[in-house]
Amino acid sequence: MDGTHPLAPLKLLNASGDEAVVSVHGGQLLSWRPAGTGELIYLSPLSHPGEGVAVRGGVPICFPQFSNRGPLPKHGFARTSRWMLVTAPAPQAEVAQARFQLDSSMVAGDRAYCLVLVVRLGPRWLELQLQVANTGRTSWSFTAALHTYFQLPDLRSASLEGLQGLDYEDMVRAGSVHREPAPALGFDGSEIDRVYRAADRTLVLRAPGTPERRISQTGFVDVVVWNPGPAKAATLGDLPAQDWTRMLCVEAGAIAQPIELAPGKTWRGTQRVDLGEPG
Ligand SMILES: O=P(O)(O)OC[C@H]1O[C@@H](O)[C@H](O)[C@@H](O)[C@@H]1O
Repeated sequence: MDGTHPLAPLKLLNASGDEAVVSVHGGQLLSWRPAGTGELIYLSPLSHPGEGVAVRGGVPICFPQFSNRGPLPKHGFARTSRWMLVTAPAPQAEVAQARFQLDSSMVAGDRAYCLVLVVRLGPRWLELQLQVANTGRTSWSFTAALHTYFQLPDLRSASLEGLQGLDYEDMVRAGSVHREPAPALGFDGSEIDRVYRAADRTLVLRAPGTPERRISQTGFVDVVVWNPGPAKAATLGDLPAQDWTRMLCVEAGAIAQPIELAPGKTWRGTQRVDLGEPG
């Protein structure tokens, strides 16, 4: 025992001086601070995670159910479960890496699985990989997402490029499907809650005063764009009223088409963020 509290967040530090913090509560990344930039991940100061209570901010892991698309609690149980650190980062590595695990012996439920989260912190990039293994004797299906909360100086002057031409389910308009006409999304304070399907592109998130973020994914085929806007934010007890202006969720998801997983099989989904020059 080194005296570290078992629930203390783990800090990753790479040779470039970039830092990230991950909590075993939810296996959740809470912070990403590349050297020379400020914090790039939003974490609500009103978030009080605990037994059955999710963190507001960071990168919640939605599994085995995205949102309310099934019988389980919203976004499933992975984000409120206690994960285990299985591989700690080596000191002074160019890419600091840590692995966390959650398996079905740790959580009540009727499917046998082993989840692994691999966090890789490179020079000015961050990659999260979710691995889902079926360790049981029967097939089952799931939906999932890496629900990344990007921190921004002001959402109202931000833009998100790369979604033009894709079909999306608009959850603000009863799930109706539309085709995205805009080369870049802008944000005016209206609630936005969309599942873009088959989004096999690199997206670019830009905002003055912060480096451009190039967001890519593999395994995950859908992208969720979510911001509550002021009216919905006022109903969320764990988000300061004004903080809808400081965040945008761009989530890598496997949602529209649930993943069917046979016994012994493993699925992998990755979200990666590369930084460009300051905006
Ligand atoms: O408040 P929660 O459970 O963390 O969910 C936040 C949002 O998560 C998004 O992924 C969903 O598309 C939204 O519908 C939802 O409101």
